Amino acid sequence: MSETIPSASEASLDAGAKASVLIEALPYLRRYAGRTFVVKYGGHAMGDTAAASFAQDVVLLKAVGINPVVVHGGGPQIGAMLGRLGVESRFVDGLRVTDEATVEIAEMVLSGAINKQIVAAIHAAGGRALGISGKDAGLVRARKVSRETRTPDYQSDSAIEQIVDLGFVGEPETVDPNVITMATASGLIPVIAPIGAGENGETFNINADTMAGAIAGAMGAARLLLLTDVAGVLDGDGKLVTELDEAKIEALRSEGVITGGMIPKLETCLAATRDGCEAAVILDGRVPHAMLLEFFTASGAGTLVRAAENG
Ligand SMILES: Nc1ncnc2c1ncn2[C@@H]1O[C@H](COP(=O)(O)OP(=O)(O)O)[C@@H](O)[C@H]1O
Ligand SMILES: CC(=O)N[C@@H](CCC(=O)OP(=O)(O)O)C(=O)O
Repeated sequence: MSETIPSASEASLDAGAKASVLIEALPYLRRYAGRTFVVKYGGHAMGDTAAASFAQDVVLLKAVGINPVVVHGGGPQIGAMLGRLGVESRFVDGLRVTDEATVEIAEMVLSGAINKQIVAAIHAAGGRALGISGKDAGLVRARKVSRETRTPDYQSDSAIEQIVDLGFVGEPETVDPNVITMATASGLIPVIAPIGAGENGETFNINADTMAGAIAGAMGAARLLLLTDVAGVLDGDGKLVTELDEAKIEALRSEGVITGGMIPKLETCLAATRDGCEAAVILDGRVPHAMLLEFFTASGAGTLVRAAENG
């Protein structure tokens, strides 16, 4: 039994290592105290253990004086429910084509199930969360989105452009962050489902990255964090790209290296940094305590995106 008890020198090394981790965190704690971090928690990064570690990180950020604002996704979970109900679904450039039945199910899954699971996980980690959607207190007014697609026309060697009607897919038109600042000032952690109301009260399904970016931009957040299921943006050889700006993103996109859900993710990062968010980071939400490693260590993690003019 005695072998399992660490010797005095091992114990002090362990304590020393812990102390140096905290000391390494000190400049970041000072830099970010009182600032807003918008954290987008993607559906692919949600598992039971991941949810518990995510919630602990969020509660820790709040405890050290940072204001975390959680915006969550739930794409795979919406897909599973649509499958159970026999409703077919398809994506155009990472956006789900959303008819009337789909928007009803999306709201049910996002605002009803996932939002409350995250609130419960934060409570279990010792925090207090307020679960809302973009509809609440006029947080996000949405407008309809449409997309142009280009299909190669092999006969004329050019491309055919088509406007695709995505149905009830929206994008934030206005953001009124009042409800967020009120919640934050009362010690609550806002947890936001990516659903918004149109000007006539219709419900819009909003890509969660886009929603998080609009909120981060409107609030002038110190960071927008997009937690997903890859290490960050990967180049053509599958290697992690640690920093990106608009020109580099355009180059990777035209090479066909950035596809699917990564397209709205990077568009969001750029839009948020143009609107006033200092920087955005795409990182692997499956790694335990990914957020803490990103914020409180010198090495960081994932891909950092800044608008070119910010350097
Ligand atoms: N260049 C790229 N680097 C990394 N991931 C990419 C890239 N291009 C496309 N992707 C895809 O984007 C996915 C992340 O977007 P998405 O599935 O929408 O995640 P989430 O549900 O977390 O928002 C990755 O799992 C990957 O399949
Ligand atoms: C318009 C649109 O595509 N909305 C998304 C909303 C959820 C989401 O974005 O979830 P993830 O972040 O987990 O992908 C959807 O219906 O899947």
